[in-house]
Amino acid sequence: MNADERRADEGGLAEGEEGPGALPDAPAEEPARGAYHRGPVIMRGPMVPSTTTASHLLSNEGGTDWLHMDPWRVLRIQAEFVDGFGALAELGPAVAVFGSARTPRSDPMYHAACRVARRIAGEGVAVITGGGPGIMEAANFGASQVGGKSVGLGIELPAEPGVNDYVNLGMNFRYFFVRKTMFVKYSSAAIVFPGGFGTLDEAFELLTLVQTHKIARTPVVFFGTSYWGGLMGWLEGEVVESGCISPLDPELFVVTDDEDRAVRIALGGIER
Ligand SMILES: C/C(=C\CNc1ncnc2c1ncn2[C@@H]1O[C@H](COP(=O)(O)O)[C@@H](O)[C@H]1O)CO
Repeated sequence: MNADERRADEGGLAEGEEGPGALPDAPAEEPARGAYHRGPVIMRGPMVPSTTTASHLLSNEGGTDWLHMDPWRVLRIQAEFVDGFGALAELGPAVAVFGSARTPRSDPMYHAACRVARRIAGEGVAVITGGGPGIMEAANFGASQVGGKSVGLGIELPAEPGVNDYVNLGMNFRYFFVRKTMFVKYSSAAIVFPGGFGTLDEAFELLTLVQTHKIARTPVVFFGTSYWGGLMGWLEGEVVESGCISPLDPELFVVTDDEDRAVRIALGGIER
């Protein structure tokens, strides 16, 4: 092995070959300044973008289609949950009162809802309604009369003015399902006065969640035997007989005309 071969064998360079020793010890030019970082990514020279994500955010140009796209909606939904939890987290024990938005002030059910809510609020328990007119207004009125917590979880609807005047803690929701989560999460019981689709939806949401063990057993009182009798008869007859539900668990809900009983059952599970 000659000297050249020995140097190459030892990792050295053969004659004529350029090695590290031939490289400059410092770059010929100043390094490109102003590396741009986007998260963990570093960009330099030609890779530096001419705009930043913040400039997109701050620009008022371009279309507004993104406002109506699902990713944006998801953020809005998230914000609504955050606001709802923030508004209600420290409310304390509460009973939901559901019922028709159309019940006039002259209706005996309006008066019953008012009295029931007054008694619940008088016990230091908040009354939560949908914040609208009819039975909701009656319950908020009753709760506010005794200086109690009168909560209205309103829903943005065309031509609806927002929560009624007797709400002292209110929030207007854009999404029914977010609002329904708040009813379920923050109510220890529900009293359901006569109502239509909205009332049925709220009552059956609660019953479905109890039946599927998604929430603890929650007292549900249907107020008004004559109004609810037909529905209960159908459930116990056609629906049970067809096997779509098991025979009604008598503990799932109570149907009554007795205000004392409704209040007692609603407050029954609340530790005060
Ligand atoms: C239709 C009318 C008013 C609608 N305004 C409402 N405001 C707040 N909450 C409402 C409203 N309408 C329905 N709800 C919710 O559903 C339940 C009542 O619905 P129903 O179909 O009338 O039974 C109620 O508990 C609310 O949570 C007329 O002015």
